[in-house]
Amino acid sequence: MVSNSSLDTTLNLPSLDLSKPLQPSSLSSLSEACHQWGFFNIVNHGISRGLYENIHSFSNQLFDLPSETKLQLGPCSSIKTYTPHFIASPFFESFRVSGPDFRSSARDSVDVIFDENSREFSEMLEEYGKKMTELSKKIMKIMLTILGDEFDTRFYDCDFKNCHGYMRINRYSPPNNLEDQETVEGLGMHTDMSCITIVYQDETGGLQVKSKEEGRWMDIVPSEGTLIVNIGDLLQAWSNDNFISSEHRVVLKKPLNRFSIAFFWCFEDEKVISAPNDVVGNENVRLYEPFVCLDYLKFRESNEVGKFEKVGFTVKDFIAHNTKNSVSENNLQINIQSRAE
Ligand SMILES: O=C(O)CCC(=O)C(=O)O
Ligand SMILES: [Fe+2]
Repeated sequence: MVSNSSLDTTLNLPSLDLSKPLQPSSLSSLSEACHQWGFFNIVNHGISRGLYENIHSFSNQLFDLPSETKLQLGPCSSIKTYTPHFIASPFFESFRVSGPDFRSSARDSVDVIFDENSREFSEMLEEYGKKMTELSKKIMKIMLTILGDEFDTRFYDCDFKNCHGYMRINRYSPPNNLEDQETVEGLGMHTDMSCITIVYQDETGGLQVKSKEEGRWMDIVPSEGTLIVNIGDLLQAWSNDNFISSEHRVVLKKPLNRFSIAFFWCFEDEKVISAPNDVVGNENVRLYEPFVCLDYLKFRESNEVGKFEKVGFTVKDFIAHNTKNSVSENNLQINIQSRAE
């Protein structure tokens, strides 16, 4: 059980309207939200409600299959696209579909466990993946303009053009005996391992972000037609903390299944992440030594804070770990040298 929900507060995030040219006033509220919360909303994004509803209903059929069937795609299978309950939390399960060929990725999974309908479902996921890819590119360019005039033309092609996306379709099933006023954690506190993540959450709600000042959990209330963008660790490091990757979690307050789709837009594994000098700025300190994206991903995947808190580390922990290791490597070198002398 987690904190009493009556203490939670609702967070009002600015909405970026993608059907209109960007106004200077919206740019400043967006910039503030990216710096303070690492979250903002988007509206008029071009993804129809019908597409979500169809994906939702197909996904439910998939999640409703017996565990033995789903485990054919589980962590011990060769496919590994299904995360069963009790990995991230007792109440969370998820399917992963990877780009750039979302259709074949979906078919590789769905064909194994669905007798029929697999083609239609894979086509929907392909449409969703393609649209999210285009949306991620568009949002990334807008975010670069927040950092500086013409930063989109200066930095998009050299740093972001090889980004790739994958999605996770999530279902949260609270315990049957969830009482009034009781809350359980569906997904523990974490930061995302992406540049940006675009989240669709159903009307159940439950996504929360932690405020930096008071450490208080704020609700990100779902709103029809609105998608949530959150900044991940990779962009926090590339932007030298101009953009913040906030700690967030999902809580379950109602005895209802919750559905969400998270689309992660990430740097390529081999990319060396290094904030450009102009992004760091003359008066500021470079906060992250350049690092290889895959090293950070491996660090995150292999470190656990405790049970169900596998996701609790951030890019700051990674940098601290690297610094500690390079200090101990230096000490080792000195020790070896002094023993040889
Ligand atoms: O389910 C959600 O609303 C968010 C999920 C999430 O934070 C994640 O998958 O990283
Ligand atoms: Fe997340």
